[in-house]
Amino acid sequence: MKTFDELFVELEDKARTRPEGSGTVRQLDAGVHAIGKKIVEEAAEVWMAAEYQSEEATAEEISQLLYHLQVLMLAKGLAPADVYRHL
Ligand SMILES: N=c1c2ncn([C@@H]3O[C@H](COP(=O)(O)OP(=O)(O)OP(=O)(O)O)[C@@H](O)[C@H]3O)c2ncn1[C@@H]1O[C@H](COP(=O)(O)O)[C@@H](O)[C@H]1O
Repeated sequence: MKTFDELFVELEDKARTRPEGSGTVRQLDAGVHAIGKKIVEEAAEVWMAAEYQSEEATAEEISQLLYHLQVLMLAKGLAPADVYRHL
């Protein structure tokens, strides 16, 4: 199990080292427009899971949405602290 902050550190490392086969690197290379579309898609999947699927399925969709939000944060040069100060 990993936290939001731990995943972000892992993704920062992927962005810096660009390992072969990394989906994160692939998405960063695709750019903000593509990442944004993925966020909208994942948000819709969260909504549908919450309405029609189990709590477990909803939690999994939420984790995917959080992941894609982190990819966007990386693409825009944002750190978790930049977000947390608005919470
Ligand atoms: N937590 C995630 C994570 N959540 C979601 N996703 C991606 O988001 C997609 C969401 O899947 P969907 O169910 O929407 O399926 P899909 O539409 O068929 O997906 P795609 O065709 O768009 O890939 C997954 O296929 C993954 O590509 C994730 N990709 C990576 N991580 C973690 O990020 C870290 C780095 O991953 P890599 O960069 O791939 O090494 C690792 O710890 C991973 O576990």
